[in-house]
Amino acid sequence: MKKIALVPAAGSGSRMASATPKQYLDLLGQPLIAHTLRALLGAAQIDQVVVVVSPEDEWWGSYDWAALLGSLERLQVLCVGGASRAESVMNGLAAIDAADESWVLVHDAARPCLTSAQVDGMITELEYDAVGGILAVPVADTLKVAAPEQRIARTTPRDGLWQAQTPQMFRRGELLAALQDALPEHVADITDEASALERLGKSPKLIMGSPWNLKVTYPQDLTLAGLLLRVER
Ligand SMILES: Nc1ccn([C@@H]2O[C@H](COP(=O)(O)OP(=O)(O)OP(=O)(O)O)[C@@H](O)[C@H]2O)c(=O)n1
Ligand SMILES: C[C@](O)(CO)[C@H](O)COP(=O)(O)O
Repeated sequence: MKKIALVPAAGSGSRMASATPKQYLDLLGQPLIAHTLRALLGAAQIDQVVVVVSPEDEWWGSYDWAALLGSLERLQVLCVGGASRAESVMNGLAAIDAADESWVLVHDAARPCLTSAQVDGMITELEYDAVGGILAVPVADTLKVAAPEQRIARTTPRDGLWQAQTPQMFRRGELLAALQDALPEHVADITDEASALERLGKSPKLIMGSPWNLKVTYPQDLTLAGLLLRVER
């Protein structure tokens, strides 16, 4: 069955506090998203990479993607981004030309430190799974619940808690139906693909990821991503 990487890249990056959306910020001399796309295109089991940008995007067209990524044969861009991440993913799923049974690996443009080996490993683990799953890492730190005035109310057990990452791998038809069922009413609860499936009683698999697969959210994350990309992973 076909495996498609779907890359939501229609965000504004408000927490980066930069006029340029973070997916286009410079990271080691290239737009951040180039690193993300290279990891996905480098995965042997990925047939196609589809990027979802905003209809108002002014940046994508200004780069020489062939020079940055090599062959563009497996790369497609759709200008169907929406007001939320979930909406961008839903619009992308609706627009791609693929069977409902195809596997889609949704991966944030803003996670440039993913490796091709992680993508191939996840596909191997999930290809015959009934539901699908996500990369995630167990919570490593002691967790505090805050009280007013930023004081500690209590310590809460971290047992069984994982931090969700991407890629998140689901069947195209199931994920699209789950997002259509949830949006727009429940948009605030659908912060990743798995949450849309969970809402319908499904139990996606947690696949061990790496803390290095960070999401660039705040300015300091960009520095960290640059350091991680220089290291042999
Ligand atoms: N309407 C949106 C919002 C987000 N994204 C994408 O979803 C990924 C993860 O979202 P997030 O880090 O929240 O991105 P932004 O919305 O860009 O950032 P912020 O929340 O700080 O504004 C990013 O690759 C982003 O481009 C998207 O495709 N469409
Ligand atoms: C999908 C995600 O990357 C999983 O951690 C995340 O939920 C999206 O980013 P946000 O910052 O929570 O909007």
